[in-house]
Amino acid sequence: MNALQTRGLGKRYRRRWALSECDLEVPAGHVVGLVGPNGAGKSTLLNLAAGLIRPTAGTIEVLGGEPASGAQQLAKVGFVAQDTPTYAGFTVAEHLRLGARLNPGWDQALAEARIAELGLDPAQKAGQLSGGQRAQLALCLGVAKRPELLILDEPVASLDPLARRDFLQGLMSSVVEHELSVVLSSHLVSDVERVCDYLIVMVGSRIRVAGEIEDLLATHHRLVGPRREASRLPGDQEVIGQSHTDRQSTLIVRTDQPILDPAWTVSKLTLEDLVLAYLDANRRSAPTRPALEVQR
Ligand SMILES: Nc1ncnc2c1ncn2[C@@H]1O[C@H](COP(=O)(O)OP(=O)(O)OP(=O)(O)O)[C@@H](O)[C@H]1O
Repeated sequence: MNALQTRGLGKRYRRRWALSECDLEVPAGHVVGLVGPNGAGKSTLLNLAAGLIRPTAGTIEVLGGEPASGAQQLAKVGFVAQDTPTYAGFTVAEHLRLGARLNPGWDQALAEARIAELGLDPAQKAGQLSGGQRAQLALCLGVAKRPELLILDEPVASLDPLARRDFLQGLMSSVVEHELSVVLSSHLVSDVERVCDYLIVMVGSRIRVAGEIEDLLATHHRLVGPRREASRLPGDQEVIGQSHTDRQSTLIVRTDQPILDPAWTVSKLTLEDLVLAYLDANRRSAPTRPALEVQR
């Protein structure tokens, strides 16, 4: 079963494509990190998966069903939007009661334990919580719904570093305990590295690379050697990035085959190197596009 499957998926706002020609097949059981610069189309893809917006082109299936196509589908998918919506006039406890009313698989014990862990006062109104606390509350509601797939649009953006670490650890335990699949977007490669085992890089409304992180790291290499034009590489080596001095070339290539040419010094990439190589490749063709934030 695929958590997410798209064919030729596209979304257009007026004349501009926010997402185009998106083909994905993400098996269930993964924690997927969706990364890309501002405006890349990440929220658009997640909103399509949650059924909040409809495609202009192509198809999308989430856990084998059409997004938001009925009560059963809605129960299987949890979604926490980028602005972590809560009801300002409702207390924390009222949010949990609402969660219980709206979600057939609601886990009240889990929700209460999480609220206690976070030190939130059940009697406090959501409108009086800090931005980070509101985000934590929204995330708690998403997890306590006990979905099969949890979609999180920049879940940790407003959390302080400790809260971020705690949230990601909590998420990991839910993944292991409840066989939860997760798709989360983030600007922080370090967060993706910490919790995700599957990566999707989006730039300029398109998917640039997608796959299991282990496979991606095994098939991307940095080659350093005497200056050589990328066009002279074997056909199986796809060049993702390149830089040259008068004498030396440094290439980032993707290949399933061993690199046998003794002229190259071959090294592995870190996840950050890999993401940056795809972003950089795009920046060369669109110099004004903002870069992804990389924090340690
Ligand atoms: N409702 C809308 N109407 C018009 N244009 C939109 C709408 N929503 C998104 N867009 C445009 O679609 C493109 C992709 O936006 P999207 O929000 O999916 O990017 P993102 O990768 O999530 O960005 P960020 O990291 O800043 O959240 C942007 O150019 C954006 O301006």
